[in-house]
Amino acid sequence: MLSIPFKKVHGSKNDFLLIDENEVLNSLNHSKRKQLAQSLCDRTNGIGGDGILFIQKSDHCDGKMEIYNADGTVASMCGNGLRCAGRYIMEKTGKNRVVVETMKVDLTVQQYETEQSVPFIQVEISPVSFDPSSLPMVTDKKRVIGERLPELSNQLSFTAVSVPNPHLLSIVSKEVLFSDQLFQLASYVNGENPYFPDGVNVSFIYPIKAGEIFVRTFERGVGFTNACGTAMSAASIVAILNGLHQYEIPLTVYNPGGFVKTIVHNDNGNLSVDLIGNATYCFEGTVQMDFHTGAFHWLKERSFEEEKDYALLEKRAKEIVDSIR
Ligand SMILES: N[C@@H](CCC[C@H](N)C(=O)O)C(=O)O
Repeated sequence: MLSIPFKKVHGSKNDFLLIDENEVLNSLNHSKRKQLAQSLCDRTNGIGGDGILFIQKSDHCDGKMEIYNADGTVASMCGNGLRCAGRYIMEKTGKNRVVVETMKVDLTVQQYETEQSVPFIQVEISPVSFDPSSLPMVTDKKRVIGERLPELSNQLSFTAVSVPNPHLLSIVSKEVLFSDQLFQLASYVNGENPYFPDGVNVSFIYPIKAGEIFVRTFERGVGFTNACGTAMSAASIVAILNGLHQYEIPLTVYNPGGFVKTIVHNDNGNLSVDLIGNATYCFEGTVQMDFHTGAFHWLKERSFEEEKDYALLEKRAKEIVDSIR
């Protein structure tokens, strides 16, 4: 049995287990991390979560984050997760700004001063690429920006972008937003299909009014989530490309779990996004895991008092969402 301390955390209710591998006696490898993700993220028999954020030492940054989806697949980035991992690394190092190594890029995370009653964290989302091979997406088009893809839908136009994890997004009407089209489409492109060999995160964007959009996401390796930070970053870019918003101006992005603020920068064609939102600690505990038999049990040891404050913020977001239903 291996004893593994963990924290349950969330960003916009996109919830994760955070495991600091420096606190685990025996080292973990890919197959153990995968087993942990599949067992512990199970909402019926495990602790429940959209994924696990593994915190590791970095040889050139303040810390390293590796994200495993609930199904045990590894993703190159996680925006909501990076806010939680970054908060943890800032607290551990005593800094209010850190650089975190992720699979493809080192990203800056910093505290964000806000009047909100919960800790807000700002993370950098980059690099942004429209090159289909960066997702990867199999197509003969050079870029897919607001393109009709009849092989996927007769009605919708799509943008495909990596940030650097892969996203397929469409601006939709209220009727389409809450229809079952997102599920149908996302299930198809995340199953055996000729277009997205590694699957893709799929989001529908609904423009609420100037400066505000709503995003609903079906995540690769997870399914419907309350929010996806990289999807909301990608959606902010799509909003700008469609004339709904502008570079350098904060945008409020609502999601089923809350909201974030984004600011899209355009440095001579190189896009990046500041993603700003909560990083909430729910509770912490310990898992006893037997990797040979797969048996595990876990214990909640301490609840943080942060959920109460977050509930107020979530209520405000829910009212907005209800008003567009
Ligand atoms: N929830 C995340 C994204 C997690 C990874 C994603 N499912 C993928 O496979 O790319 C976020 O907040 O960005």
